[in-house]
Amino acid sequence: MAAGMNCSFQNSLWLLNPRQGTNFRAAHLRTRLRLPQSLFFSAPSPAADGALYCTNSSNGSAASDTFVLTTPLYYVNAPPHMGSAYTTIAADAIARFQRLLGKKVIFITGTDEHGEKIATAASAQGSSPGEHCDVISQAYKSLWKDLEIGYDKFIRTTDPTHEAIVKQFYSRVLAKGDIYKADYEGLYCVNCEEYKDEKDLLENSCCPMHLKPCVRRKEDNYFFALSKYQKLLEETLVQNPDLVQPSFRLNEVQSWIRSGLKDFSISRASVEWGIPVPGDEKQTIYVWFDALLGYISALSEEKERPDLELAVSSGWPASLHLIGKDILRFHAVYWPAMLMSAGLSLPKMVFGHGFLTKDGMKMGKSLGNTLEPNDLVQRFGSDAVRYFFLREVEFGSDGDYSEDRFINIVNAHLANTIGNLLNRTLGLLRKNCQSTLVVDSAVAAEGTSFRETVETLVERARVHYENLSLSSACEAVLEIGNAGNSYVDERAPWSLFKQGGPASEAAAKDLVVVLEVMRIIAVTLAPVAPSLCLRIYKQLGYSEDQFNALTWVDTKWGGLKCGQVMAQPKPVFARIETQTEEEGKAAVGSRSGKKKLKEAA
Ligand SMILES: Nc1ncnc2c1ncn2[C@@H]1O[C@H](COP(=O)(O)OP(=O)(O)OP(=O)(O)O)[C@@H](O)[C@H]1O
Repeated sequence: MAAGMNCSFQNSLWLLNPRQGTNFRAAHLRTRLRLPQSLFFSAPSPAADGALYCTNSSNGSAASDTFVLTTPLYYVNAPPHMGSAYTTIAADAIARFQRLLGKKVIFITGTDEHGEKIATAASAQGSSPGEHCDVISQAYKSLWKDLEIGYDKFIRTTDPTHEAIVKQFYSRVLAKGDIYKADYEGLYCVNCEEYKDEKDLLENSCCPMHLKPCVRRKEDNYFFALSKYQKLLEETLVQNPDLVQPSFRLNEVQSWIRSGLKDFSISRASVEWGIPVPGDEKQTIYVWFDALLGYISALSEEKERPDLELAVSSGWPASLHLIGKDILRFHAVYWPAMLMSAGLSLPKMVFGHGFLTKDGMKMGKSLGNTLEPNDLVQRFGSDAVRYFFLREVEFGSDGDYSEDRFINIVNAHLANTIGNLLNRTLGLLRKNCQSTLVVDSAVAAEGTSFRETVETLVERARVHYENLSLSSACEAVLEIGNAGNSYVDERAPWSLFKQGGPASEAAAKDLVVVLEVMRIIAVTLAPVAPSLCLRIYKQLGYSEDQFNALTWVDTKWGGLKCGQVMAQPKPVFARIETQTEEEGKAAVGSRSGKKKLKEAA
């Protein structure tokens, strides 16, 4: 059957834009994310008899100032953990940054709710799959609230709109001649919901990710003719290397494709909890062939009738799919081929980040070796959690969690470098200037090179955000804080105030310089630590509405004006006390208590 399907592909025709030759590979990621480039696969027209026209449209159907980004739709076999939170925090930081740039952002997240694993998890809890999905999906929503995730769309794959769109998509691929029925026998990992190649398994047919044995299954299933798209996928990735990032993941994907693509089964005869296959109610659609469509169905407007084309016209193609490397094959091979088959544009970029690990193993629901994000947020606050994981784990690589490291990093960066700088500067301003700025910040920095130093770091942060180098973006912002601390230490305004006269005037100007630094930090760090930045901004005498109206243009030096009154100094980030520190303090407290008692005696 697969051979039959090869014919239409052999005759296919695709036109590629010469701008996207191999030189394009060298283009910077920053440019890539800004360029409204996408591959558009026109729907097969009857006249072309299934021929595939691949053109590079300027922007597909999404407006160039719209930035659509997605997280995976998380599988509701268990509540979220720090790994699920990691992708979502990163996506939220990117979304906030893009909004600061003035883009219309559609940030999509949601839950993947069908399949065998869900039915099993529900029955283990003694509930129906539907009830189980409601509970777990809500757990995701409430964690996102606690972590200040500002998503625009939350799609559940049990939503009737989604189900209708999946069926329309399926019918389209069927009409293209890319679906056929066949017997299949192989080793199946229920946790991956995927048939595996024996060569990829560990001893006793164990899945290397979930360390559980795969089971032998034989089914009469519907198949998607993935093999038909092998050559086109190869070509597409050569001409659009941005499609899969970072580049080492692109290499991985290219090598999978080169090793030969096999058609994959897209229905399950044995799974009831799923979307029925159109025309064959005895089978349900395979979870991946269902869940991936969530990125499109999420674009549907609430009151609109469910319609694939309408949803596509509301923002597809996505600018960025942010995923963990575990699901790269589904997003970088299966999904593009499915879209090609349906005549839809490909996403502009799939970025596969690394794993949060525990003892070297991927933290995951199936292994149960997870870190509890609710607990971290309750103990340390959302800013600390967001900052630590984005700053500490190089985006793209794996990272292990350690609580000591967590506490050291957030205390050093957020409490000391940023929080203390603001607090001591506001303290000096209150004592010496009635909390009021004596000059414009633009005037205060005249005659120094300090302004340029900060401007260079701001630009560095912007480039890193655009490149999705989130850790480096945090680093650049921290350097702004370090520069502010060095400035204040060198100038020592506290001693200038004591001298009085012109020295005191110079000190008052120095405070304005440092507070302008704080204002700029509040804008540049807002994508990563939004609450902390709001608190900083309020201390500088601004309102929440003013904070919400910020754009990246506000990183420009000169925002603070003469006469602006600052709020009373109040720590914006409470230092996390470690047990040893607390014990130390308690000991000091009891010692001084004893001393006082002695003195009184
Ligand atoms: N340890 C992790 N590190 C980083 N991201 C993770 C981690 N675990 C899950 N994710 C994120 O969640 C996605 C997978 O979602 P899923 O709901 O399947 O979670 P899971 O915990 O990996 O599930 P399972 O353990 O059952 O495979 C990943 O692609 C990634 O975006």
